[in-house]
Amino acid sequence: MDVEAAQRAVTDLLKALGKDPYSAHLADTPRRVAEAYEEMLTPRAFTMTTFPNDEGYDELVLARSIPVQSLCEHHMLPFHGVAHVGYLPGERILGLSKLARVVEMFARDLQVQERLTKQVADWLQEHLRPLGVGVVIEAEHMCMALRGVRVSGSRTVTSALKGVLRSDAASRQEFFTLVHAA
Ligand SMILES: Nc1nc2c(ncn2[C@@H]2O[C@H](COP(=O)(O)OP(=O)(O)OP(=O)(O)O)[C@@H](O)[C@H]2O)c(=O)[nH]1
Ligand SMILES: [Zn+2]
Repeated sequence: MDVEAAQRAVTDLLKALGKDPYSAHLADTPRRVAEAYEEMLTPRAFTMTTFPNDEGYDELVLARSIPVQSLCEHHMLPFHGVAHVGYLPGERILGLSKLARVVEMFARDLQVQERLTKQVADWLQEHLRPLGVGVVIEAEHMCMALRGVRVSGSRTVTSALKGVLRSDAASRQEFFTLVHAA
């Protein structure tokens, strides 16, 4: 990422918007905006720690209400909400914090909610090889709230299911029941 080029572009954007980027109040704004985008678009590296499932745990593991912050790729405005990420273990179980880290890894990008949801599910299926994966994301999009249609408070819900959670009706039902449990 070229932060200096982004900074120059923000200066040009401010000018194009009829603002004076050299005024005392806006002098540091191009740098701040460029750094903010760099931060919001840079995922943190992490190690995917797994453990052998020696006890043969064979029920769902679900991390509910993981905060999600991302940027929509159409307007570069935030969308934010929560992700519920679960899996049915196979031979290995995953360090719990890693479910949130996987969400962050894909959220720190220009995104659409559908792709983000699917990327989290696909990544877990590929790297953990569990019997099934379920991901639900509920998010409010600022591009719908602050501009355009100006609908605030509406949350978009997306889901992605893999393996048994997709193919077996009872497992699928159990996943959604756990997601919605109070
Ligand atoms: N499917 C999907 N659409 C999104 C997401 N985030 C934003 N959008 C939509 O992307 C669409 C872009 O549509 P356009 O008609 O090109 O853009 P626009 O004129 O700014 O649209 P309005 O928001 O209706 O004013 C809008 O309907 C947005 O609500 C997302 O995560 N998934
Ligand atoms: Zn948008």
